[in-house]
Amino acid sequence: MTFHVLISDPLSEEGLKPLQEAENIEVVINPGWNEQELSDQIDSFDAILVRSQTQVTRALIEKASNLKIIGRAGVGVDNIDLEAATENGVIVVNAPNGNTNSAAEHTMAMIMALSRNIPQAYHALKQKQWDRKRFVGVELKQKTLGIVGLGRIGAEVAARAKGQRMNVIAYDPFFTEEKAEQMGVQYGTLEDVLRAGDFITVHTPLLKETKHLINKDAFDLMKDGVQIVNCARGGIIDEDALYDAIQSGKVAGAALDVFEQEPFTEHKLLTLPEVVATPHLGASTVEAQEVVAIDVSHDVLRFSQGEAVRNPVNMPSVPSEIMYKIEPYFHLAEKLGTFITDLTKEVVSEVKITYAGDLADIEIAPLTRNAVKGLLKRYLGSRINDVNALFLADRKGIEVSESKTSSKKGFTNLITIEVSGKFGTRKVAGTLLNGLGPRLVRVDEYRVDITPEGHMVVIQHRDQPGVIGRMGSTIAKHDINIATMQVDRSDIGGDAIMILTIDRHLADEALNEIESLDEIKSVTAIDL
Ligand SMILES: NC(=O)C1=CN([C@@H]2O[C@H](COP(=O)(O)OP(=O)(O)OC[C@H]3O[C@@H](n4cnc5c(N)ncnc54)[C@H](O)[C@@H]3O)[C@@H](O)[C@H]2O)C=CC1
Ligand SMILES: O=C(O)C(=O)COP(=O)(O)O
Repeated sequence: MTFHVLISDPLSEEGLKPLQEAENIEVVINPGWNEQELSDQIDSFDAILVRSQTQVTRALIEKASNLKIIGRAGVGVDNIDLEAATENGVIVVNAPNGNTNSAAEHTMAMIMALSRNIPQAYHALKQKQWDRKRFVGVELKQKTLGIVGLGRIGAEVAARAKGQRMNVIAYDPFFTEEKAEQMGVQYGTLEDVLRAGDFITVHTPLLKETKHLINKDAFDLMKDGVQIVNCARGGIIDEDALYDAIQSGKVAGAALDVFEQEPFTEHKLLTLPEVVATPHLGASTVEAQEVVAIDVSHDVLRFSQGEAVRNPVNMPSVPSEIMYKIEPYFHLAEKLGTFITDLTKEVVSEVKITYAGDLADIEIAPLTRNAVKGLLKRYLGSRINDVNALFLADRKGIEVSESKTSSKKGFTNLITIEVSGKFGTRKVAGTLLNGLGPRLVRVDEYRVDITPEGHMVVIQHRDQPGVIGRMGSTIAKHDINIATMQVDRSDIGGDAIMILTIDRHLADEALNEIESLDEIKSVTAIDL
């Protein structure tokens, strides 16, 4: 089947080659659609690749009935409604490393442009003014650069600033003091950074928490004559507050690559001679554009071929060496989830998944997502996938917990799923047998050994002579062949279970007939 990919922002042609050269992938490049045209066409695409221009809104995602993956050829995903993507099972991937250098270099270029008034002096010269007095600058050496957000770009900026003999102080709540010290960077609170910086540059994502992080209160804390740089995202700095701070003389200059509203041609900040600006060029280098397009194309390609993606944004990423170890358990986890949903047939309020033996040493989150996908797919059909499984479980009020135990319980590996609700508690466990594939080994307290596959029947009955024969002939009467059978009991003459694999689905008529036999307590048809 053909996988349809829309490239809706300008991406490097070279970088798109992996997609264009792949079989069964059809790529539509930059058709130049406006918002309405994009919305009208989006449902014929499996993937959309964007930069920062295209707004991937909830409305667009909800119209995109075939959309499975959104690729961001860059870092910031604030133009994508992540919650809507997750809710609709659409995976979002980005290219987090490809433009780090370019963005850091652009930041340094902006700092230097500011410190030496290069854009203003150039502009004056173009206006035929040879003015040396007006454009006296300041040295960077021994000035303090305050960095807010010491991630990939922030750290690269720090290293470059140290090369300029600047002192660097940084704030990042997710960075340790020790790590900062190893980089030769002083670590401080946000207030420390705002107070200390001669230049202050922001490198956080735009989030609810970082919106207007640099506001009037923040400017009030800064040194008089501070210079401000934003090559991260418009909105981290409150533009009105910045305008006022420049007008009042508190801020001597600002270099801005990004703005609250983009694109624009007129902006009140650009009326100020202290402001230098570029139109969101941080990532716009030949090198960065090629790498981000290649990275995101490869992830979309991997996804289209059913492989794990490398840079998921709305799902935890799993390194390939770990993925290699857990992949064999995916199928088992999902089958166990589906099996127990069919067995229970009632509303589940709690799911506990335990991973034992060898599984205690590996990353289990992807297995939990797959198990929950198996559990919910009977109710939600193809809408559910491993992107939205936990989100939808939570929305349905199902509490999901996972735990690990190194105790082997007789198996080298064992996944146990226990579900509870008004009906009580039911349990199923499975293992992956070396060379033999997945096996169902427990249903409630009963021991079995059966491949969880195809058409199955679970019969709970009383352990009495003749039950198995009567049940067998009833099934035979409906012309259904039994492929395998497993029986276990609590004690002689007590409760017992029979699990059959049969060659075709057990229709209701046959099911009701078996259920009407005296010793039979319940019959459940399960199709995996
Ligand atoms: N102008 C341009 O063309 C480009 C802009 N960007 C922007 O730069 C941002 C940063 O990119 P990377 O460094 O690659 O991302 P990153 O994820 O490596 O770093 C972001 C850092 O911000 C920190 N952070 C989050 N909330 C914070 C807060 N409230 N206060 C202080 N620090 C906080 C995080 O802990 C993280 O270390 C991107 O989100 C994107 O918006 C990125 C590339 C190019
Ligand atoms: O990667 C980012 O976050 C950027 O801001 C780069 O944006 P762009 O891809 O150049 O529109």
